[in-house]
Amino acid sequence: MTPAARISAAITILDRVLGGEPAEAALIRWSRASRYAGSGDRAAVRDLVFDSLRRLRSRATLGGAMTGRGVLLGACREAGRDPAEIFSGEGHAPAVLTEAELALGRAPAGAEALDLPDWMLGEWQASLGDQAEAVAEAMRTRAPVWLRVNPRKADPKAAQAALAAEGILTETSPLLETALEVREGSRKLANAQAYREGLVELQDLSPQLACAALPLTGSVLDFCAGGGGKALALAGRGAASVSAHDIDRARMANLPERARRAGGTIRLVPPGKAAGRFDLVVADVPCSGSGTWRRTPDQKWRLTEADLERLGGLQTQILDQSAEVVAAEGHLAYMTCSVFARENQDQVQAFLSRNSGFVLEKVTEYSPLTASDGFFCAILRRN
Ligand SMILES: C[S@@+](CC[C@H](N)C(=O)[O-])C[C@H]1O[C@@H](n2cnc3c(N)ncnc32)[C@H](O)[C@@H]1O
Repeated sequence: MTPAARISAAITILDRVLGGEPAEAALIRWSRASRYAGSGDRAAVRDLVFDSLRRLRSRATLGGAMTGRGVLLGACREAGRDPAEIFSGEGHAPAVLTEAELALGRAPAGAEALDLPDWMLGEWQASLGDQAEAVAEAMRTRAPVWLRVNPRKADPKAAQAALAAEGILTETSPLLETALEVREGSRKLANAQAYREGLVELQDLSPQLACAALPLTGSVLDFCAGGGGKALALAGRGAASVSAHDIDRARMANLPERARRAGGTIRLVPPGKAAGRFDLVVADVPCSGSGTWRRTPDQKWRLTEADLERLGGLQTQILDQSAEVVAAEGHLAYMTCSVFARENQDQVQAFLSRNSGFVLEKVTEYSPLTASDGFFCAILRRN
């Protein structure tokens, strides 16, 4: 595919996303219908789509329309490129821009320039204070890829060497020696032996740091286990016993196999059947995902105020349910991948005011400016 043909494909996919289709689904649909596209083309189209979604609003403003063509025209203008080179109508290039299209567009301002919806700007600023602009700017760029070394399978140096032998170059985080940032070859990861054999897992730096800081004194319950990222990290740290629970059993379907590959075992607890007492309960609750929007930028544009309200109710309910199975002197770790205070500090304060049997031991806010994804972890202790 020529560069202009890749842009045509990105325009088609963006129009589908703007019509309500999730970005991953729209990309897969395009891929299946485009057998002529090689792996380099697919990767390039994916990058164009995700890059456009991270800067959707500012580029649509510059390009004069919230459409695939408008956003890609905005991207040309942002980069100082002559749009006529791309919108040439030749071969599979996008059709020539009309006079009407060329007449539209202006410089973005305020929430447009930060690539945030208007309704969210106040919430964003109140939550992030003097870092609001810098974090919004970070969300407009591509996220790094992080790996967690599984100490049950390899030490960091051995894992790095195994990855390097397959063309994947990594660097160790100065904050955590088992966290590796992929500097080259990330697209080779899915098929790499080191990954398939469980030497490393994909996990962002921020949740890795959060899991590494949790007190491990005995049994662990991951109350909202999902795919098991936190449960696996804690099993990797050598937790005596790890149980995983989720309201949606299907989400944990691959967890036994992932645990086996990682050299450990995780006990699955059926939905709604978490019982007994655990020394550490992790509540990694459903949230806006606002800390991870550079990875899932379409979610930023889908989130509504009503969603935040609904999520708040769920977070409150899960906090209360998971607190019930914390042992005396045990810990409850409340986690989100959100940067919004109402999903983080506000939830913890409200929980403490409802539950006098718990005290707050530690709160850590991980920021894309100092770690990687925006992430929140509060460690509470039962008296
Ligand atoms: C943020 S995700 C968890 C991600 C996971 N911990 C990981 O690291 O891969 C939140 C999970 O909470 C689950 N969930 C939603 N409501 C729940 C509830 N009432 N009780 C337990 N789990 C719930 C969802 O099914 C989802 O898998």
